Formats: sequence, C-alpha cells, structure tokens
Amino acid sequence: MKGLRSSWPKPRRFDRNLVVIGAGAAGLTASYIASAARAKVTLIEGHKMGGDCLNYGCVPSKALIRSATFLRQARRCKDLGIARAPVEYDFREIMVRVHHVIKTIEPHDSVERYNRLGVEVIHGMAHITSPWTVEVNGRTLTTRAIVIATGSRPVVPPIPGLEQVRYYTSDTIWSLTERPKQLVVLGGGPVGCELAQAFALLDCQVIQVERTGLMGREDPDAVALVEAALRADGVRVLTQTHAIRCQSEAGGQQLIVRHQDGTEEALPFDALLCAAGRVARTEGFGLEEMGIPIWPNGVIETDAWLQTLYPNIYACGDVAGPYQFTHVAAHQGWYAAVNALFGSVKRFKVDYSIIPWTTFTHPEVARAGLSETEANTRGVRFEVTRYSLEDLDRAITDEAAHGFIKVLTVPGKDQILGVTIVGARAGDLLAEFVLAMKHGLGLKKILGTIHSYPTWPEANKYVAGEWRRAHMPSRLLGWVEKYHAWRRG
Ligand SMILES: Cc1cc2nc3c(=O)[nH]c(=O)nc-3n(C[C@H](O)[C@H](O)[C@H](O)COP(=O)(O)OP(=O)(O)OC[C@H]3O[C@@H](n4cnc5c(N)ncnc54)[C@H](O)[C@@H]3O)c2cc1C
Ligand SMILES: NC(=O)c1ccc[n+]([C@@H]2O[C@H](COP(=O)([O-])OP(=O)(O)OC[C@H]3O[C@@H](n4cnc5c(N)ncnc54)[C@H](O)[C@@H]3O)[C@@H](O)[C@H]2O)c1
Repeated sequence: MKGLRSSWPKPRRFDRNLVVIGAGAAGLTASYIASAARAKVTLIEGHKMGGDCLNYGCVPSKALIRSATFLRQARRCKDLGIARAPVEYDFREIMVRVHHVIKTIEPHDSVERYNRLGVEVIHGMAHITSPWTVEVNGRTLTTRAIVIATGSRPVVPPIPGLEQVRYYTSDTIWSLTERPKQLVVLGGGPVGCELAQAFALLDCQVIQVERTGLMGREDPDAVALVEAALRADGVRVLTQTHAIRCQSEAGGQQLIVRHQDGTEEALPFDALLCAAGRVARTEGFGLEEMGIPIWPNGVIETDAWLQTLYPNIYACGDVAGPYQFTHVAAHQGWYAAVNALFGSVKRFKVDYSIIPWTTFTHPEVARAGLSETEANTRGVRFEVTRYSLEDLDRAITDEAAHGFIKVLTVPGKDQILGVTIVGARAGDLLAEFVLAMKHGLGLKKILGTIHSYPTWPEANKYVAGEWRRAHMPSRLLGWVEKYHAWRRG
C-alpha cells in the first residue's frame, strides 16, 4: 500500500483533512460528520446538491405516489360509505407539484446549509489526480483523505432500436409534462413497480415487462400480493418476458417482447421507461489512472472499513454497494468520514447486520434481516410466525385490512432473524422490529410493550402474541390448571 502511494509525490502539507466527491446522501453525511468533528472538509458536486434521492429518486417518486394514492382512494370512495367523490386533475399540475416538493426539500441539502455547517462546497467535476490531490475547475486541492461518493446511474439495456424511440430513465421521467397514453415500463424492481403503479393510477395504460419475476429479492408471498395489486390498479404485468427490440413506424413506437412460451408480441407505447437497475458511477474521474479496482458487479472494491486500494481513499453509497438505498448511503457516509479522519487511532467496520428497506408500492413491502428464501439458501434454521393484517382493528377501520407480518425466529427462541411486512403502513411498522433487532430485543419484549389502541403498530404486538401462543410452557400450564381446579375445591 505504502509502495503504491509512493509513486505519487506526497505534499509536505495538506490544505484539507478531507475532500468528499459527490453531494448525495453518502457525500452529504460524510462531509457533515467531518465538519462536526472540526475537520477542514471540502465537498465537490458536479451536478445537483442532494444527488439522486432528492432530484430523481426517492423524493419525486414518493411525491408522485402520493397523488396517485389520492386518486385510488377517491375511486374507491364507496368502500368508505361515500357514494361519489368526483376528481378532476391535470397531469401537468401533478408534475408541477412533484417539482415543488423537490424545491421544498432542496434547502436541506443546499450549499448554504452546508456552508453554515462549516463545509466548503465547490460546484464542479472532481478528478482524483493522486492519493492526496483532487482537481476541480482547474484548481488542485491537497488533502489527507478522500471520500468517493459518486453514486450510480440508471442502466440503459442494450436493446436494438432503443436509441430510435422515446425512452426515459428515472433521471428524465420527471421532465414529462403530458401524460403518456401508453407507457411501457421495463423492469420489475422497486423503481419499475413503484412507478408502473403510480402511472397506471394516473390513467396511463401501463405494461410492465420483467425478464424474471417482480421484486426478485422479496418474499414470494409478498410479491404475489404486490403483483395482484398492480394488476388491480390496471398494470398489465408481463413476467418471464424478454425485450427483443424497439421499432418506430408510421403507426407509432413498439417494443417487441418474447414471452416464456416463445411467442412474440408488439407492445405499442408513446413512452418507455427503463427501470432496469442502476450501475455505479466509476468512470472518468481518476479511478482508472489510479488503478483503483472495481468488483465485477461494477462497484468500487472496498474493505470492511470502506477503504479502497489506497488506505486514505474511501468509497461509500451506491458507488461502493452492496445496497442502493439512501439510508445505507448515509450510514456508510458516517463510517467513511470517521475512518478517514480517525482511522489511524481507531477505525470502525461498517455494520450491515440490520438493513431495513421498504418498497413504496400499494401495499408497501418492508423488510429487515433474513427472508425465508435467504434463510433456506444460507442453511439457517428458523421458525415462522405470521399475523394477518385482516384481523387488525385499525386496518379494518381504515378499509385497508390486507397483508401480513411474517417473522423468522431462532427455533425455540424469540430472537428475530428477519421480518417481512406487506400492507398499507408496512414501512412504518418495520421501525419497531429494526430497533428490536439492532438492540437484541426479542418478540417477548415487543409483546410486553404497551401499544396504543387502535394503531397499526399493534400488529407488531399481535405477531409477537402469535409467537407466544405457539411457545406456551405446556408443562407449567398443566400444573396451573391443576392448581385452579384445586382452588375451586
Ligand atoms: C426512482 C428512484 C426511487 C428511489 N427511492 C428510494 C427510496 O424510496 N428509498 C431509498 O432508500 N432509496 C431510494 N432510491 C435509491 C437512492 O436514491 C440511492 O440509493 C441514493 O440516492 C444513493 O446516494 P449516493 O449518495 O450514493 O449517490 P447519489 O445520490 O447518486 O449522489 C452522487 C452524487 O455525486 C455526483 N458526482 C458524480 N461524479 C462526480 C464527480 N466526478 N465530481 C463531482 N460530483 C460527482 C453526482 O452528480 C451526484 O449528485 C431510489 C432511486 C431511484 C432511482
Ligand atoms: N423504495 C426504495 O427503497 C427504492 C425505490 C426505488 C429504487 N430503489 C433502489 O434503486 C435501485 C435500482 O432499482 P431498479 O428497480 O431500477 O433496479 P433493480 O435492479 O432492483 O431491478 C431491475 C429489474 O429489471 C429487470 N431487468 C433488467 N433488464 C431488463 C430487460 N432488458 N428487460 C426486462 N427486465 C429487465 C431485472 O430483472 C430486475 O428485476 C434498487 O437496487 C433499489 O435499491 C429503492
């Protein structure tokens, strides 16, 4: 390692303790932590502060989903005893609102806010020129350590003819001002499912094409509920279907797909959304020249401390993997900053033990820890406890009594190995399990906690109750029964 670094001249002194490249969730957190620790830190952003999450990802997608959810509720007003709830809307106005939401959140990630926190922010494309130097806007900054937080970009699959048709990615779909009449969504991951459902509710005819199955990482029971909900909202879901080519003719644009049985079909569209995954941004800013290795899945090779090949260059967020979530990027940002600044004294391995995530379809799917499939693949022994949200009072009053909580525990113990929740408020319900798992609290502790009535989190207590019922101390209960009989005389 030392040898590697010695091929570059080391500055005699450094202008900064840390240079962070990229102002998404990972880079913002890393620079915030560094300035809070009184280090001299510069954050370089080549495009928009807030990165993907604010500008093209979580924020616009959740804002769009909110409008779509309102339309679903209005259309199902009879379920709530309301005869008619006519709604009128303009697609353009909904997109205006999406951008308004971005603008409202923008100050949280702004240059002004970070300047106030003590972070120097430079707008420009950074280029790493040595282990201790970064170039931006023709200036060379010297630094003790570097954090790479350059994120990821959407994959555009190599489908013949794609370049000749009107296609969008999550980077560009937010520029729509007119509703596409027919939208083809390519991909059945979280982006594809969330957006296919939202656009269908906004009265687009949506066809979703997925080469395998929807939401491949999730519990099959959860996926079945989401797939049924997508269909009920009007999405034509085509799984095990391959995109063959795009064609543009006088009659319009088409995606030719091949179904599992080998038949081909032409799907007409006026917009096609590529939601086929995201790939780390690793090119064009010095990694190649520095020989920083990339794993076969495209992310920068890092160790348990997020160090790259060069011990003073760290990577975090989507560019480092293994997850692609805002909260994981922020979590890693803390480790990257702390290890970069204090690693020679004490360093911390990133804790990936309990990673939660939620896909914001309707119903939501929320996960932490192992799924049944993962536990089986890894040979982990487990018991399953299930609670149906159909029995939850609050879900019934909300006319949303669908879904379940599934908890995996160590056989004979209440220790939680994993949780999958499907339902209207799954993402919120998950938080209690994440806290329990993180701090080693078992289902008995959740059962012993008062949950206010009638709330959704009561479901967590009820699933713990199901576990308890299945693990009653039968011998003791036999004695207790005899005791009561004796007391009756
Ligand atoms: C549609 C969609 C919905 C999503 N919804 C969710 C969700 O609900 N929940 C969730 O947890 N995650 C969600 N995600 C994923 C989430 O957006 C990402 O995991 C997260 O943004 C990653 O943060 P990051 O800091 O690693 O990268 P980014 O946010 O991509 O930030 C990287 C930044 O680096 C900058 N940059 C790159 N190269 C350079 C350079 N050489 N010099 C200077 N700057 C550079 C880029 O301009 C960018 O601003 C969603 C993603 C999409 C696409
Ligand atoms: N709620 C959330 O937390 C949330 C929401 C959206 C995105 N994200 C993050 O963003 C990342 C990217 O999401 P994504 O959905 O784009 O990616 P993904 O990798 O999760 O899913 C992409 C899907 O597209 C399919 N696919 C790829 N090429 C295809 C082709 N040519 N034809 C048909 N299907 C094809 C794949 O089989 C896969 O199922 C995810 O990893 C996720 O972590 C998170």
